[in-house]
Parts: sequence; C-alpha cells; structure tokens
Amino acid sequence: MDTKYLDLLTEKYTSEEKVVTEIINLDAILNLPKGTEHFVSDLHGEFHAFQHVLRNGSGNVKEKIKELFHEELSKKEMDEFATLVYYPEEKLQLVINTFENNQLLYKWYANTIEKMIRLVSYASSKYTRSKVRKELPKQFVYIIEELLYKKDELDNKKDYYSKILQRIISLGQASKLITGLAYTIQRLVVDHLHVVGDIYDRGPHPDKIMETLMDYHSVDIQWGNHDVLWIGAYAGSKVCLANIIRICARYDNLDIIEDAYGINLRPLLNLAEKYYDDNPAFRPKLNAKREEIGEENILQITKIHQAISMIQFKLEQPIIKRRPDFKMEHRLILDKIDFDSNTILLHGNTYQLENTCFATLDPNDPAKLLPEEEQVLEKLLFSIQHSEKLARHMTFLMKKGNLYLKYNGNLLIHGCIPLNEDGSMKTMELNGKSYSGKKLLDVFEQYLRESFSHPEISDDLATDMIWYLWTGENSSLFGKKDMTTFERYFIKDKAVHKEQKNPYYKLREEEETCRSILQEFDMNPDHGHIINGHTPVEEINGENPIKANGKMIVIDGGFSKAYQSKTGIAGYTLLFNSYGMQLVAHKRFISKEDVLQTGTDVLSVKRVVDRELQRKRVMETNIGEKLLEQRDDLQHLLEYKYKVR
Ligand SMILES: O=P(O)(O)OC[C@H]1O[C@](O)(COP(=O)(O)O)[C@@H](O)[C@@H]1O
Ligand SMILES: [Mn+2]
Repeated sequence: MDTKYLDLLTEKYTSEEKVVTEIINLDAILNLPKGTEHFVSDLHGEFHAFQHVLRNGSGNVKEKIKELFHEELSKKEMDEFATLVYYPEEKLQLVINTFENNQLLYKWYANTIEKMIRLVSYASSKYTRSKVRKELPKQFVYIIEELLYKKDELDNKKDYYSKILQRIISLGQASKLITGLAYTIQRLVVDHLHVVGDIYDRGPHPDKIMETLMDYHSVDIQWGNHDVLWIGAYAGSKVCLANIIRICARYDNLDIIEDAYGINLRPLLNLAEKYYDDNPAFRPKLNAKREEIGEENILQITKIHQAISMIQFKLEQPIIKRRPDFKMEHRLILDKIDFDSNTILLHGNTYQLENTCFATLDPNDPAKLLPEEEQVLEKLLFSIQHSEKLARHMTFLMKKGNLYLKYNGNLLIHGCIPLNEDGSMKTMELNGKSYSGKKLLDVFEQYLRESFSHPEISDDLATDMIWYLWTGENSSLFGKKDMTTFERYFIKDKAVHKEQKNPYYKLREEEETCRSILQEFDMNPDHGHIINGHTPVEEINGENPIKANGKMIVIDGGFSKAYQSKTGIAGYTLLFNSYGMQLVAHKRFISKEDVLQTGTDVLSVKRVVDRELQRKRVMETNIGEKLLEQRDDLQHLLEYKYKVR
C-alpha cells in the first residue's frame, strides 16, 4: 500500500485509539441492514401524486405504523395517524379544530408525541445514532434524543420524561415538534430515491417535482426521453426547444413555460396569430373545464400549437440531412408532401392530408424557416437559456442524472437496450465507429454532456445527438422505430400512427435476454434485476410488470393522467429493503384534501418480487463497498503506523 497515502491518513487519525474507534464504527455500519431504496418513474409533471407517494414512502409509513400499533389502535386511528405523518401541517389544523378545550387538546398532544417518538425509534432501528441525529428537527434534537433513547428500567426518570412533554406542550411547541417528527419519519422510511426517468411533460408541475427532488436527502435520476428533450432545449438544440413547447401546448401546459420558467411566449403568439386559425387537430387536451379556460384562450393555444409544430417539422429536416449516421432519411417528411393534391407518399402509399396548416411552407423548399420564424426561435432560445430557474433545474438533472445506473446489483434504465430480433445488441455507426450495448449508451451520454457544456453551439453532432436520443431508432430512451408525430396530426389512417417498438420490449420477457444484458453491463445475472420505466404497463389487459422470471421489473404504471385509462392504475413504485423487493401498485390519486378528509390513501397492492434468504447488509451495497475499502485502509494504517499484528 502507498505509504504516502498512509502518511496522509495519519494526519486525520492521529492516535491508535482514533484508528481503532473508526474501524469499529465502520464495522458496525457495514453490518447494519441495508437502507430502503425507493424507485419511481414516469412522473410526467404530476407533482401532487408524486408528493403523496414520497410522503407515504409507497406505503412504507403505513406498514411501519401497522407493525407497531396494530394491537392498540383501530384501523381508523392508524389511518388518521398515517395522514398526520404525511401532511402534518394540514392534519394538525384539522385535528386542533375538533377540540373544545385545551385540556383535551393537551392530552392529544402528549399522546401523539409519544406515538411519534415510538415510530421514529422503530423506523430508525437500522441506522446509527449519528445518522438519526442528522434527520431530527434541529431545534428539538436534544429533547428528542432524551425521549428516544430513554432507558428507565428502574422507573427513576418517569417524572422527568413526562415533565419534558408537559413543558413542550405548555410552551406552545407541540405542533412544531409533531411536524418535525413527521418529516423525520418520512425521511427515515426511505433511505434513497431513484427516479427512473420522465419527470417532464404531459402533467402540469414538473418544476415543482424538480424543487422537491433538489430538497430530497438522497436521490439519483435516470434520464427519460422527455427529460433529455428539456436538457437539449437548454443546451441549445432548437428542435428540442420546439418539441417542449409543442408538448406543453398540446397538453394545455404553457404555464410551465411562461409562469414556472418565465419564458416570454409573446413573439411566438404574434407569429401564431398571423398564420394560423382554429384547427381540430391542434386543439389542446384540456386540464380544466372549457368554461374555466375560455374559448379565446383555447383558440390561442391551438394557434401556438400549430406554429411551433410546423417549426419543429422544419427543423428536423436539415439535421437528418447533415447526420447520415442517424439513418433517418425516410423521416424527411416535408419532402414527401404533394402540395397540389394535399397528399403524402409514405411507405409506398399515398395518404390524404387533413387539417393541414402549411401557410408558412414554401412547396419548393418546405424546410426553409421564414425569417420571422427564425427570429422567434432565437428569442425563445435566448429566453430559455436565461431562465434562472430552468438553469438550476437542468444543472441538477445533469448532476444527479445519467442514462443508466448500476446500483446495488441492479441496472436502472428508463427505456431499453437496443436489440436485434435475435437478442444480440443492436449496433449504431457514429463517425466510422460501431457502438452497441453499454458502449453505445456511454457514447450517447458523452455527447449529451458535451452539448450541455456548450450551450452556445446549436448544430454540432453533440447537440443533434440529444434530439436523436428523443426520437432515434437506436436511442435507449425512445426504443421505437419512428416517432409518428406528423402522421398523427395530419393523417386519419391509424395504421400509420403506429410506432414500432424495438425487439427489446418483446425479448425482455425472457430471462435469457435479461441475463445477457446484465452481463453486458458487467453485472451479476444471478442477483441483478433490470428496472425500467417508459412503457405503461397495461395491467387492465393482464400485463404483468414483473417479467423474465423476476429479472425484469417495469414500473411505469402511469402517474400520467393521460395514460391511466390505458393502464387501469396510477403507477407502480418499487421498494428494495434488506428483506428484498416489493412492487406497489397505486390507485388513482384524487387529491391531498381527499386524503386528509377520508383518512385513507390510494394504496396499494404489494407484490413481493424477491425475498432475500438472508437479510441484506450495508456491506453488500455500493456504499458498503466504499466503506469496506476505507476500513481496509485503516487496517493497513494500524499495521503500518502502530505495528499491530
Ligand atoms: O401521447 P402523445 O402526446 O401523442 O405522445 C405520444 C408520443 O410520446 C411518446 O410515446 C414518447 O413519450 P413517452 O416516453 O411518455 O412514451 C412517443 O413515442 C409518441 O410519439
Ligand atoms: Mn419515456
């Protein structure tokens, strides 16, 4: 071992006792049960539903309450108590209003604090004291620790403890303490959160989800295709930018652009007013009642939707032409239009075009942007790249995000690993080199990071590559042959709307495929699982989210309201604790108010995916590996410096 490094370590561990203490400490941590991992995916802007899942730890909070209190509380009381843990501020207000005098209220406070402390104690049993201390509400740390670690076999301190409680209450601190303890419990039941992609698009509040994640104690993100679209826009890709605005218009979510991120849509609106009119194919999917939104507003969104869609279609063409490696020539859709007959030639068939809005298209050069379209784009890009909030959110996505993640033996990826029909890894040529499997994903990520660090460049390969990740056949995030956006707007025949999926989605049902993918990523196929989001699991049609003999778990059940009729549920989440994995199916989340009123939440069928024969310990985790290294280094130090054999 490098003695220089050991000498450096000596500066921190200045005595034999210090080294020994740290070794013992690390050993103790390594032998603790592993913390609970929580997996969610495809949040699609549904902040309230996501927040609920986060607050109840996918049912983990209720589970702990049941284990601890089932003999002393009724189901209704346990539900009420759980609601208090999820939404302490609001629930406290509701409860307090039901009491007629302080005496009764104080009794409730004392009783509730006592239960909360017991729950904290129970939920923290697998953590070290120092870790628990960090999670406690700051101003009450000392008091809570007194109550938490009380050992009073001889009854000597009984009065002392009840005095503490009484004083907290009489000093008017009870609500604050209960609130703090509730958040501590929420944090303790989940040690680490994985977001397996698609925070953005379709739903109304991706920005609030981002803020929540930025505040969260421990999180990583596997980018989804919608997330990279936003990253692309911020990194300078105009076609990605057009896409995010188009999707916001389509889902009546332009507020995200204008209000949440402060991007001025006025120039786009002016252009839209000039060239477009009402058009049934571009009316937004409404979030609220028509009367609430107003006819004028709907018409405006319809026009913006057309203006930005046409810009998007134009922008796609030169990219396809300058990037032969993308092999997307068949998507040079504007060149296939016959403007005289208003038809298009696709896959050898001629289709009538309907609901067209081609006022800005020059039949001789349909991809050419009008100068005013160019100006609008420049302004939008400037605005997007100067949104302070978007900058924070995108930087966080880059910092915590990757295309895939290997974590505690599992492979987390939003979409797919592009495969051929025979299960072999599909190859993509880039600049004369072939890439497939892990190497392909690594090179995709390199380009994405390169583009992000050069937001001033809009047309290099790195920037175009982000768009490819959104829509390309070999993209691990898209995983379909073609994105048929144009067809869905303008052609009636549903057959041409179909987006053919990569063979991966069929082959992932087979254990053999999953094992070979895990091996491709240097992972142990006997223990590992692949965890996917992206494709809604149609439970309604009998689809099983657990595939390939348990090697594959798909957790996109559709937080996105737009997909709930297709899936029949409102999303899956996954928990992985020291005993194994549990899949949780969520019923539709109505509202926080509903949870507060009825006391019941939208849970959730649990399915055990895996039951570890032996409880998994920290030692067997990614973090454990690092701690083991540290411990070994200290062992060396002990021998080197203090000559202990
Ligand atoms: O439901 P919409 O708005 O028509 O969007 C459909 C498009 O979204 C996609 O499904 C991608 O989004 P997802 O990642 O959520 O599946 C495309 O494949 C498809 O073209
Ligand atoms: Mn997706």
